[in-house]
Amino acid sequence: MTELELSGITVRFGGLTALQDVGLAVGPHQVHGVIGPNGAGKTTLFNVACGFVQPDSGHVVRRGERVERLRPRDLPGLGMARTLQGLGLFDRMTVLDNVMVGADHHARSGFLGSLLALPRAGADERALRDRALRVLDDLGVASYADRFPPSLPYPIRKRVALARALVSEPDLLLLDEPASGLSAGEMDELGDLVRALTARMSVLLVEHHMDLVMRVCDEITVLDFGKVIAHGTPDEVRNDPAVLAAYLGEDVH
Ligand SMILES: Nc1ncnc2c1ncn2[C@@H]1O[C@H](COP(=O)(O)OP(=O)(O)OP(=O)(O)O)[C@@H](O)[C@H]1O
Repeated sequence: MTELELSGITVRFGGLTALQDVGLAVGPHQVHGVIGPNGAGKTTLFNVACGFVQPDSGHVVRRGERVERLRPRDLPGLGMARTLQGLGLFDRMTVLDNVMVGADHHARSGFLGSLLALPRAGADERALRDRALRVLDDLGVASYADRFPPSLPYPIRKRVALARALVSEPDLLLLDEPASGLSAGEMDELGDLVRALTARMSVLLVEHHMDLVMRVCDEITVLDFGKVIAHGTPDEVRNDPAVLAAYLGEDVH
């Protein structure tokens, strides 16, 4: 069974068709990449997958079940998490608190429990704190737990944003341009990290940087002008004439 299927997705913005009848399927423990030249529709597709954009037609299927009107708030309940291009970290919260925010649905007694000071709330808070620290540690950034995001270099903030997505223990992770702003070395590390994540989850990766995509993806879907122009393994896609033509004149990284 696929972890995520996007099928027949069409999105129009006024007169512009950003996506037309686009489909892809992310298999278990796979990294599925979405690439394409500027304006191809990658971000729009990502936004459909995480519920920011409702498609005009087509549907989102999670583990064989159609999800009606997916919203970003539904993601944790569906075992999904995402990172965003704009990181979205809270400047006035510590790194640790930022990560804990990503998992609040895990704290069973929740807001009401905290309000009523139920004994469970304290235990949940501690468990959540431990888990957040563990994820930060896994990503090599636990030493920044008490810092505030604006004081940290961009690559560190990116890891914190990833930690926040991972702390909810998703089995499907949606990554939007995770390599933007990273050096070549940092990008290599990111590639290793994403590959390592496949032991626990599937990943949908929307990314500009061709070399990263080619290195980490099991399957790739290539978009151009809102349509799928190629699909296959990195080797198949790399040599596809339609892909080469679409990227002609593009600044390929
Ligand atoms: N909210 C919106 N309103 C109107 N048009 C939009 C909107 N979002 C995207 N578009 C248009 O839809 C098309 C696809 O855009 P999208 O951002 O999905 O492409 P992309 O492949 O992510 O591009 P890039 O690589 O430049 O980020 C573009 O022509 C874009 O101008």
